[in-house]
Amino acid sequence: MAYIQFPEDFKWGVATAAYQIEGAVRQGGRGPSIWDTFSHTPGKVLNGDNGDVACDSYHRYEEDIALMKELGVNVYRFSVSWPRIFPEGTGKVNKEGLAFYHRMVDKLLENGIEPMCTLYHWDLPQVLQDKGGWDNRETVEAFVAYSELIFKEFSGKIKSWLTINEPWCVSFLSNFIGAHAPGNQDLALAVNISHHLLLAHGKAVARFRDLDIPGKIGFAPNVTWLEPYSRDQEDVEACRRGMGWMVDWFLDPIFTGTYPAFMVDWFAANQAPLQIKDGDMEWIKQPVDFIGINYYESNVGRHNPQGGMLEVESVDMGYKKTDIGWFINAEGFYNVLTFIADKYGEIPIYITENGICINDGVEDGTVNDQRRIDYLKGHIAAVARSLKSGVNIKGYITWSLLDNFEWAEGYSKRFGIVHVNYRTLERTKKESFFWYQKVIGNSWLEV
Ligand SMILES: OC[C@H]1NNC[C@@H](O)[C@@H]1O
Repeated sequence: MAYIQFPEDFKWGVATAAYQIEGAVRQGGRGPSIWDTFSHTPGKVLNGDNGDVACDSYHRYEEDIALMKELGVNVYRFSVSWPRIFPEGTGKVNKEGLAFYHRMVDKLLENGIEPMCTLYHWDLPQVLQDKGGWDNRETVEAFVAYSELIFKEFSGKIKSWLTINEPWCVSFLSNFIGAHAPGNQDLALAVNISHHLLLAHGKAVARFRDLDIPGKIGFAPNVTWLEPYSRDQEDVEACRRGMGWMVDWFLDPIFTGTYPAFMVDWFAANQAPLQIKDGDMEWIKQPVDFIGINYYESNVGRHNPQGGMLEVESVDMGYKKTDIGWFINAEGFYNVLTFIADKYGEIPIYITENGICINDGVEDGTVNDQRRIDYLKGHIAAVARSLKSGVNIKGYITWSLLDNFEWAEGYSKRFGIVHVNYRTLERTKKESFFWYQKVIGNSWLEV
């Protein structure tokens, strides 16, 4: 049996997000978010599911932390619910909300688990959406004020910060494709929102520096790899667009202070011109200490003039699929990690999300999710291979600790290494939990 040994200081973790696990949406002083509105709008979420109860982690966080302790993780990546802190988005602070996160962070620290805080994981206060949401530049300032409050409140307790989770999902998936809250389908709107998200990120990083908060700050783009179906220039360019709006669009501005010209031109040709105000790019290119990379799947792509706005389509090459229909391709993980390192240099990287939807249920007190173990093994091996190729990866955080509310798919799609019975809220450790526990304990991978 061969082993891949990870670096001594390599971090292992699990990730969740507030709206997907907390529940208690009308308790503890929390205000409504766009996901409360969206999930309660008929037809938006499969089976009419919503996050009203979710995994009830607002009340059961100690049980969740006990699972993390048993698992042996060094890091827990969670998100703060903005409307639990500012029920109106700005103005009056909800002290009960702050107290909840203090209780949770203190319990993590007591158990030797490092909190990694995502400030925005999609649950925008509805009051701000009513004023235009991320399309309104005032929301940028509201995010900075919210971030400042959390920085100051948890300074010294939380030392790893992520501003925004998956800005591509917040802009294009939610405002052009329309599958997520608030569900718009307007490319020009989505492009403008993507710019405001980057502006909010940059201004929050600048505030973090000005306040001299101890710790490190980054953000967490979701990435993919699109392999051209042929070497035809049309296929190659189509694949660059398919990655360009998700990877380059959000990383170039932070690392170079400019948007990728090929995408600026493509959006402009689709009546979605980028509108930048003087000084914006200076704010956006604030240096970050690390980037979080969220990776799930990659595809083989080819040009198709009828392939949507980007004129690209995915080609089914017969790769195995997950239970949410995504292709399994660990090679793509290696390819996109080395692409990012080649293009953006030595910036430290945490894998802040990687996991698989496998819907196996509980049988005889366990869940035999061997397909999840196979996926995690292949993708953690790709991380090891990337490390050997010089990619500066500092840690691996799997999505997710718990089965949880999977956005428009509701509770039908399970990503957890711990099964959740949504009727009883009982947690059941899956076989993958014990497999991951062993990887963490040894910090090596049997291959
Ligand atoms: O689809 C699985 C995950 N992807 N990244 C963002 C998370 O909130 C999702 O649950």
